[in-house]
Amino acid sequence: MLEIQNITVKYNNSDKPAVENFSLNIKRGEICCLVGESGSGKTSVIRAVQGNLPGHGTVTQGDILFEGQSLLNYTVNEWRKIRGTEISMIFQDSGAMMNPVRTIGSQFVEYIRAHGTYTKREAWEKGVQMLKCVRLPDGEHIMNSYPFQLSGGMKQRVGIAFAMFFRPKLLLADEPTSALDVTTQAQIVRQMMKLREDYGTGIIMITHNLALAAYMSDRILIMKDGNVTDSGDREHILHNSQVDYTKKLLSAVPSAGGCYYV
Ligand SMILES: Nc1ncnc2c1ncn2[C@@H]1O[C@H](COP(=O)(O)OP(=O)(O)OP(=O)(O)O)[C@@H](O)[C@H]1O
Repeated sequence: MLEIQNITVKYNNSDKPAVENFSLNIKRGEICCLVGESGSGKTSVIRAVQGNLPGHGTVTQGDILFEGQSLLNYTVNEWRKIRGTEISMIFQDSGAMMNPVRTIGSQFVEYIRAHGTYTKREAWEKGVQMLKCVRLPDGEHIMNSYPFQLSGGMKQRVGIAFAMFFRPKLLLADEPTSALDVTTQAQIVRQMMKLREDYGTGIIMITHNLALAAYMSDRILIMKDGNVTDSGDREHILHNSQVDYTKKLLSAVPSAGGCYYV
């Protein structure tokens, strides 16, 4: 579904790439986590996929294919068609992306109608249903609330409801749970895994938390200074890796009796 082919990302024509020779294939229903310290290039990778590199960031080498088509050649109109529907994004702080002076319902209805042919009433009802799917059972109440009336965890679940509404083929998530308490974090992670099971969505998630990555991923890529230093499945990363940096990241994860805890 997604093929990132040997891309290099640079900002402001700097000699030093932010990401160098990065490759990754994602199939339907596959979850891959990017893990690494701050500045290692994780966000640049998913922003490149999303066609949304900040500042003067460009992909200077390689290609990114989605369903066989190069995303690097997409026009603004082509992006408008697939962004939010086929490729969606969950941000670290979904609340910050919401309009503070409009109710969740008015924003959700507008979002749904911008991409689909629904009446206002249908969009409202579908929005309420989607909120139920992300464990916000009192959907009517949430729809009538302003963002400031909801907790961080609730806003994040609303953000996930937006991102999953059109059952995207690909979901890009940039530290979606890092601002949340551990209980809410666990709920949201389980929710994302269930959505993958229900809709076959492929997910690329950025996290600093290697144990979390191991818990939910089919594959983990560890990044440092713009390069992939290690990659593999949970078993490889947790138990078999010989890479010093992976071992260092693992040493920061609480463990007992050989088991690692999220
Ligand atoms: N808008 C920008 N202009 C110039 N350089 C940038 C820009 N955004 C990122 N960079 C540089 O690209 C490199 C990779 O940054 P990136 O944000 O992709 O890393 P990251 O691993 O996602 O970090 P974090 O975990 O802090 O978000 C860093 O050296 C950073 O300074």
